[in-house]
Amino acid sequence: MTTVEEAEKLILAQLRDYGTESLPFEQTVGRVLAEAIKADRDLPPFNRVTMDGIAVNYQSIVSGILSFNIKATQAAGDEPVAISHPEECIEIMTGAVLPVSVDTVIRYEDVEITSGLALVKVQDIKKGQNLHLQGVDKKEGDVLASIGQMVTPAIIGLAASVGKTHLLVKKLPRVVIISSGDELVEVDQTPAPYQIRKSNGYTIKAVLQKQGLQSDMIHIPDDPEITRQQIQHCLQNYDVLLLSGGISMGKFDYIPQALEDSAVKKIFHKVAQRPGKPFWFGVHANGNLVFAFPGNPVATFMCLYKYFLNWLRATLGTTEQSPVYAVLAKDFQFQPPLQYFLQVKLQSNPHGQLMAWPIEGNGSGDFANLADTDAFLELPLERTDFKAGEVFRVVKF
Ligand SMILES: Nc1nc2c(c(=O)[nH]1)N[C@H]1C(S)=C(S)[C@@H](COP(=O)(O)OP(=O)(O)OC[C@H]3O[C@@H](n4cnc5c(N)ncnc54)[C@H](O)[C@@H]3O)O[C@H]1N2
Ligand code: MOO
Repeated sequence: MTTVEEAEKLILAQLRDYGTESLPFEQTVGRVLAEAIKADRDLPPFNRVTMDGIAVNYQSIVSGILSFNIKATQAAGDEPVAISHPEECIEIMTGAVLPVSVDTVIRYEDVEITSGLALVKVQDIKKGQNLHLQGVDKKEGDVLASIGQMVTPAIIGLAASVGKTHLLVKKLPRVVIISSGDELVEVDQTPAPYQIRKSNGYTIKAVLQKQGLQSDMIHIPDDPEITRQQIQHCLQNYDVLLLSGGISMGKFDYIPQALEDSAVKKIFHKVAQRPGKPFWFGVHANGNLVFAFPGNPVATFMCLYKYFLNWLRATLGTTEQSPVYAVLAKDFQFQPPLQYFLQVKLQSNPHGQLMAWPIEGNGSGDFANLADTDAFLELPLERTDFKAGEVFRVVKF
């Protein structure tokens, strides 16, 4: 059987390039940059005052002057005004340009102002204090965010500050989510005692939405001909098919056959893992990809995070891919010769360690347990006993 490691490798051998698109910058949170954002001017662009108060020439302080005539008041956004005498100062606000005739700002708390006169009340004044000097953060032309970085709220702010109304980002694949099974009814219907409501498709859609990826969702009944037709339609209209259910040994599990009948080459079927053992992955002749996840909700969920999102990140060339590790918080045993993805609640302890508390639940049909946990701890295939204090990789969700 294919191991988790082999499955990952086989999937990552199928990276795709969907090109780029230019979008209004406010709509790009979570997307991957396809262009660098550069400073259009120095940051800050001028010597910026950082405290409300008065601006003086430090030489006046050195020569013992403590009382200054207020020459003018300069707000942020005003053109700079100049002083022409050592006993003059400018009342100045945070965000204003420091005028060339002054070099030091004394905050309001340290002066007393009466009828146009500012009296300095403190001794320890340093030359150049309360200033954010031009270009100390970045120089004009410096890269503020690089190709491959995920657009974060901080990057939205940077784009705004350098006047980028549009950003070039990596285009996302067109994804369709396909659920199957005659036992499933719509969310707004009341299931018969032997039926359940559809939920996997919505979970997948929500996970994709968190990645900024909009997807379509369809449901196919347990009918081999309709399954084939729908799959063929999707293979022509979407770059990636994410299926959930209908791929194990059941009499009505028509998906693998329909995929093979539709020129989708099987890359693997079944991975030595729990949950998600029946996972099927293949490639259509036109290059489109099929991730067919086992229908049990926890299996679908785990495979989506572990395999599809990893593939998506690699396909988009995101630079943020550092693995996350956690410490198993108590002893755990798992006998079957499968890599176990143990559901855990993560908690950071006062020593700065990320502790993983097993909350096993009742197998891959227990989707209620997903809401009580944060991650899967990846317990290696070749072992059965796992000790508290050991460190393993986690798939956070
Ligand atoms: N004889 C064997 N039986 C099974 C095996 C096996 O190796 N041999 N593997 C088991 C494992 S592990 C899993 S996981 C499931 C996967 O089966 P399928 O992919 O064919 O999934 P279904 O049978 O269609 O559904 C399984 C389970 O999940 C529920 N489900 C399916 N889709 C949805 C949905 N969209 N929303 C909510 N719930 C869904 C479905 O009702 C079933 O209860 O096979 C085992 N059997
Ligand atoms: O291995 Mo299945 O995917 O857990 O129930």
